Amino acid sequence: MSMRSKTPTPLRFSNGKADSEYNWSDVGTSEKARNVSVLGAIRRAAKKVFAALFLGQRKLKPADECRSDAGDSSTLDRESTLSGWTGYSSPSTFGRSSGRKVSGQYRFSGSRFLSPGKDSSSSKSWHLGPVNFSFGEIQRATANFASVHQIGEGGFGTVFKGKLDDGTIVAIKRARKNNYGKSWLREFKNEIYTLSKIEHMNLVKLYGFLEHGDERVIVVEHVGNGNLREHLDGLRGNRLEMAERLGIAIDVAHALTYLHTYTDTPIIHRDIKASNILITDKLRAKVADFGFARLVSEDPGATHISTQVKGSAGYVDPDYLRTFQLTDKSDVYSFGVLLIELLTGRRPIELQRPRKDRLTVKWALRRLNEDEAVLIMDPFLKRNRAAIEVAEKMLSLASECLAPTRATRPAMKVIAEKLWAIRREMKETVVSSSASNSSCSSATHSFIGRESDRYALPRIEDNENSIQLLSP
Ligand SMILES: Nc1ncnc2c1ncn2[C@@H]1O[C@H](COP(=O)(O)OP(=O)(O)OP(=O)(O)O)[C@@H](O)[C@H]1O
Repeated sequence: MSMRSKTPTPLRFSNGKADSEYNWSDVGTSEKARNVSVLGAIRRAAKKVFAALFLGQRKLKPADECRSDAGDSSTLDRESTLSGWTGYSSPSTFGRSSGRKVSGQYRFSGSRFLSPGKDSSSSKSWHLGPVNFSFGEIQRATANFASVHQIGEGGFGTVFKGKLDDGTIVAIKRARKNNYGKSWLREFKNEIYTLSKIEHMNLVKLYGFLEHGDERVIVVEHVGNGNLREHLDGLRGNRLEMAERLGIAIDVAHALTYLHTYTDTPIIHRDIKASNILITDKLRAKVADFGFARLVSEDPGATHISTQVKGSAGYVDPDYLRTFQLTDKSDVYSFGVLLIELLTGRRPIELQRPRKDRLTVKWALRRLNEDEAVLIMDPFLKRNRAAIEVAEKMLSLASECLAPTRATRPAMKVIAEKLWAIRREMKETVVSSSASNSSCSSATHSFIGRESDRYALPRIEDNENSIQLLSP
């Protein structure tokens, strides 16, 4: 079982050279006007990020802690949580058979999160999910939270892999104990509440949670092939091919479209980032970590909700940072950052790089404006015609998502459709390329002959036939 790495792995070319040994700054420097406001916003965001980092905080905090955060404290505090769970469940949210015992039924009343009260045991433990498991079972499943079972660590606490008594493999998120402030508890219950309302193949499923003494534990579907950041860092076997990256982008776009459009009440994720994209064995993506998710106001006239700024360094919408107004377009911005991360393999902020290249979005959009999208491709990606075309289109789509003002960003549904189109066109390119290649002695030779030399970057293998198609 591999632990999540907190340290960036330096990129290496096939000649063994580290990424930093190449001079990335030799490729164009002019900036176009359109980027100026993006960059300004990113700079402002980065300042906050750096401030947060230097203060030792993992999450961004708002400048104004006193801003209205209506809804949280009134709906998710302990008192109301304990006040009103009753026996009813919505089949659309719970109880889809996973082979687990269903302990009881629950309901949500409006935006209130209701509790079942204490269970019959003498301890204070109680659970609120569709699945019946005791704290003892969780302890058994993790050998009492032994480090050998640990699979990750985040702002919430430590994540363990465990096998419940009936054989179900689950991920168990154990809350950090010194986090038990009021706002933390709110966040904990926020995650549960949000997760329990949704069900989609590209979203991590909630199995349940429990409180036991000073322990708070969330039990969710285990997704077995690490997170996207680990794949981009090469910690999970072969590097992802372009078609696989595109497939992951489509999966995430589907998950966000579902959250924004098809749930009873639209949900904004608020923390879209590579480490929250979990990968299955078949390289499909599932979006996790709804710790910061907020339900959008049920007021049909409302265009945004005012809220404390939350999110992760480098992914946060500058419009949201500026206005504290949260809309689904804040997720669209983060998704744009994620698209660039998929294409480049770089983290959104890379402090070890030359100053002008540290903000990956800024660096990549500069290349787009210079019509040099190919130069931002992850060195581990093959440079064939299909892959380069995908990179150009995905980068252009990312720039739409990263528009400085939210009104001009496309909706996730539109983004998903554009990604499908990119995949369709990629398949057509692969088919036509392999047809034309069949008369050539070598795919590599044919590729170099057709494309300009700039596409044949040093020591990166090009093989037109190597791209793999994902099934739709
Ligand atoms: N359901 C799961 N299945 C498998 N691994 C998981 C699961 N949930 C989390 N992990 C692993 O644990 C890591 C930490 O997850 P967690 O959601 O606690 O934090 P994070 O999202 O990475 O960071 P933060 O909480 O600070 O935003 C993830 O990056 C992932 O590698």
